[in-house]
Amino acid sequence: MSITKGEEMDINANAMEDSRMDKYDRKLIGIDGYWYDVTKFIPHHPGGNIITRFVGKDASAVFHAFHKDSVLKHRKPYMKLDSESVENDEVTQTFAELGNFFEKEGYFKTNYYWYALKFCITFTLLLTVVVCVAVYDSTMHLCIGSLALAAFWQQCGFFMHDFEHNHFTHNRRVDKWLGTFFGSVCFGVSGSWWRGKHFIHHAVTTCVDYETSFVDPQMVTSKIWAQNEKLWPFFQNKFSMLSIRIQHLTFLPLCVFVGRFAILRASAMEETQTFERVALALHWFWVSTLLSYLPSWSEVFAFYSIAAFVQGVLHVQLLISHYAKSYHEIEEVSTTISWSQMQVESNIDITTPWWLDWFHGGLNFHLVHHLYPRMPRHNYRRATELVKAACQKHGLVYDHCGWFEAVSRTLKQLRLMSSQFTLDPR
Ligand code: HEM
Repeated sequence: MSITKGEEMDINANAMEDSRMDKYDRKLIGIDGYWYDVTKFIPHHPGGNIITRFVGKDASAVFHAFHKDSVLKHRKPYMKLDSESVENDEVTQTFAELGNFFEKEGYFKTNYYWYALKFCITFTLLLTVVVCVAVYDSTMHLCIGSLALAAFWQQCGFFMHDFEHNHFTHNRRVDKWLGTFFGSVCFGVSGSWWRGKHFIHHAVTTCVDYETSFVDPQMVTSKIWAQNEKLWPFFQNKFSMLSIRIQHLTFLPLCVFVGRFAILRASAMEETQTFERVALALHWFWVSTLLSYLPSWSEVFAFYSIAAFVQGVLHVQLLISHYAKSYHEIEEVSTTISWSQMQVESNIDITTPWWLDWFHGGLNFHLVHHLYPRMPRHNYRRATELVKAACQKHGLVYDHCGWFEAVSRTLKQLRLMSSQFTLDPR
């Protein structure tokens, strides 16, 4: 970004004025060596009010993760950021350079042929469900149909993730509509509701803030598991004492048998936008119309339950990349630990052969997704090789393991915490 001479004079004048002001009054955010005044912009920020968590901090790395450089093109910096910043460390610089390399080499571009094939496979799954219901006369149709429905929901969940991240057309409006279609209509979970929580999860991954009682919203999805001691202060009641004692036993059954129902309920209860509510109603319309062709209520119940339980595995997938990792206080992020290093410490990649990538929806390459959330998932595998090398260069642990090992590490972590949990830990 280049600053003109006139702008430089303004910036210096602002610096003199600001030496008599508290920078928190003005809501300044540091990016690439300059403070930007976002006091009036915060309510209009397209990424929501997560921006406030970085007021008074150097937010260069998280900013570049979510935005193209052009976002700052018409914004004048307020003053120079002259303090020593942890966001200038070598780790951040390496990941920033890698990001520039990815941009130059086209890693952020979408491969529409890849998506066309994915759409074909996913809608073939739906067609399989329709055919099984239409010709239904045996347990085989029940099994194949309900498994195909589970796989269809799972793949639509992954599409929702891609589109809400703008991976497809890179036009926020169009991708958001696609996110609503695949999320709310097909999968049954409001795309907008999920997007709000997910961006917070990305910006302050596995973080807590005791002052505002804040926890990364995707890490306390249910208030029944406390997988890290940093979460204990949020679990100070007698019920927690019991639920945490048995959390290593309840984790898998609750994810599988309750996961889908819990997320459907939460998204329906918390969604306030009319168009998303209409989309959720459409979901129930097509699902109930389809199942109404089954011969009896018991078959409807069995068909839906099997599909919901199998799709419940997705909830295990969503949590195992973080549950056994470090948790941080928000205050530390971008002040004592750089944002990029926090991401390396908070993520586990799942090692799988390429032909199983469809099952993980790209989330097996969790670190690259967290460091570069604008990158479409079909590029994660080759990008991860370079992320791995960058970690090695700085002696950082690139944490990765197989799916079953990740589940086992999660259960061990829950068990360890259950044995150490105390009320009033601070
Ligand atoms: C001067 C500071 C900032 C400005 C001017 C700004 C501006 C913007 C703009 C214009 C967009 C829409 C981009 C698009 O549609 O392509 C956006 C999206 C977003 N911003 Fe910011 N932003 C700032 C700081 C931050 C910070 C510090 C965060 C930290 C978490 C953040 C998080 C996001 C997120 C999560 C999105 C949504 C990204 C997406 O749709 O994929 N922003 N911001």
